[in-house]
Amino acid sequence: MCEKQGRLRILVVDDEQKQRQILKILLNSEGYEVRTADSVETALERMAEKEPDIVITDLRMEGQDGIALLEQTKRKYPNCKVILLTGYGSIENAVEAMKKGAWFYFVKGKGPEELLAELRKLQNAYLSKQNGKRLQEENRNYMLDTKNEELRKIFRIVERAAKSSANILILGESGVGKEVFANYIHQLSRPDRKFLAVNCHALSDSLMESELFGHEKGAFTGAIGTYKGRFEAAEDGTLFLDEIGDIPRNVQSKLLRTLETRTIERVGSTQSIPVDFRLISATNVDLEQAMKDGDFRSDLYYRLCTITIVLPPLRERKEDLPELIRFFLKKYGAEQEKEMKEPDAEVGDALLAYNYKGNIRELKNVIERLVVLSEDGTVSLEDLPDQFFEKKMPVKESFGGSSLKEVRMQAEKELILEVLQMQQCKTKETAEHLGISERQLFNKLKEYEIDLKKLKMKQKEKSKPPVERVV
Ligand SMILES: Nc1ncnc2c1ncn2[C@@H]1O[C@H](COP(=O)(O)OP(=O)(O)OP(=O)(O)O)[C@@H](O)[C@H]1O
Repeated sequence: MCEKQGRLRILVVDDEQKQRQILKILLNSEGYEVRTADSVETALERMAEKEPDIVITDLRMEGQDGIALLEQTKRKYPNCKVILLTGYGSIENAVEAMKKGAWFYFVKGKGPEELLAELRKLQNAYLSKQNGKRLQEENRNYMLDTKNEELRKIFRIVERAAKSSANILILGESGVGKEVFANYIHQLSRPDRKFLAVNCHALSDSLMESELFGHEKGAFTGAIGTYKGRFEAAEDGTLFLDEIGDIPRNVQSKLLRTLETRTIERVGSTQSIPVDFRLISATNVDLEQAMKDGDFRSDLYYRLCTITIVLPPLRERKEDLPELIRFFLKKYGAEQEKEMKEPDAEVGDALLAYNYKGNIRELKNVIERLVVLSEDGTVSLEDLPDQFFEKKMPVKESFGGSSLKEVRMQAEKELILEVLQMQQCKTKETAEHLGISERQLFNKLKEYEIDLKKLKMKQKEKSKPPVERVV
């Protein structure tokens, strides 16, 4: 297979030069990678240089004929398909060749449509085999097996829903794997297309409309060129709208129209552009409450949730913890070239007993930390983060007179500041490290009045090289 383009590699074998050229031009114009040979001997040399996916050979040739090439190809390159070209007079021989393993025969002089249709079938079969492989590989990055009956049911629903283009709404706490799940659905339904994830929370209200629907040049100050929004960019693929609850009302109306008409209008234009996409949305906010509060349109909600799935938090599927722990140990062990051993009973118990408020994201971070700190492939209890050892202390001693809430807030603020500093104020990395979503982090920054800009400036100041002293 021509790897760059995912296109079939074809070898055309014919002792008539004109015939070879016609086929080469025709097949090239269809995008296949084509080489030619004028005899069986040359064909075998070409095949030894680079194995083709398909050999198209004339049946009757000077010297060795197409049947001889068929036999040798089947022996040496069993995956390679052979298509025979035959005249009306030798159809019987071609039928005989089919019995010997030829894929198909094509009668010379007929229009090329039949041959091209057969090649397209082979091309599609190849692509779906590739997609199957890709799906397997994708899934190796995630641990999607589950012993949890609730989640198994969800998988069964999703696998059926993936075959349609129904809108899917994924609910669940932060870190349960909503995006991972959305990607899985995409792989089941439109694997050869794009998967575009948009975090609505990360987009300001003013940017969101043009980000999703695009804009025309001059539509607003700063629109210096035409911009294709995410719906157009998805190009028949899957659009994953994360934190859908954060979409402002005006964009909600536009989104609803798009779902109803399957068209979009770029900002600054009234022209309707047809778009095809699968929509998967997700949120960890209570959309029903948002509807009651008037923050979310109910007609849009009912459009989004043709199929709704609620992913359980990790604490409600603890039966999956041992496999997930093994999975992440192996993953991070491989990344850091460490042969990780199973945790001993003490660490194992601690890992199983813990509550993982940040769900799989938190578990993943904890295991990564254990692997980083491990020196000989064993994971050690003392390397678990502090939250694993939170103990009830005598009230006075622990709180020094402050309320529990105040102490918790103070501790949380300090931790956030520490991690922000460690991650050079990068919010995505900080949130990952803390086992919360970026959105939750922003909420906490607001709550604790942490000024990210000021913090960044301070860090910049600190990292400036010291002024050289001229003595
Ligand atoms: N089944 C899984 N196997 C391996 N890793 C997973 C799995 N599920 C989630 N993760 C990892 O956990 C992290 C959180 O997953 P994801 O972003 O899908 O969660 P989410 O529910 O969309 O979170 P949020 O609501 O905060 O956006 C990611 O780093 C992801 O790779």
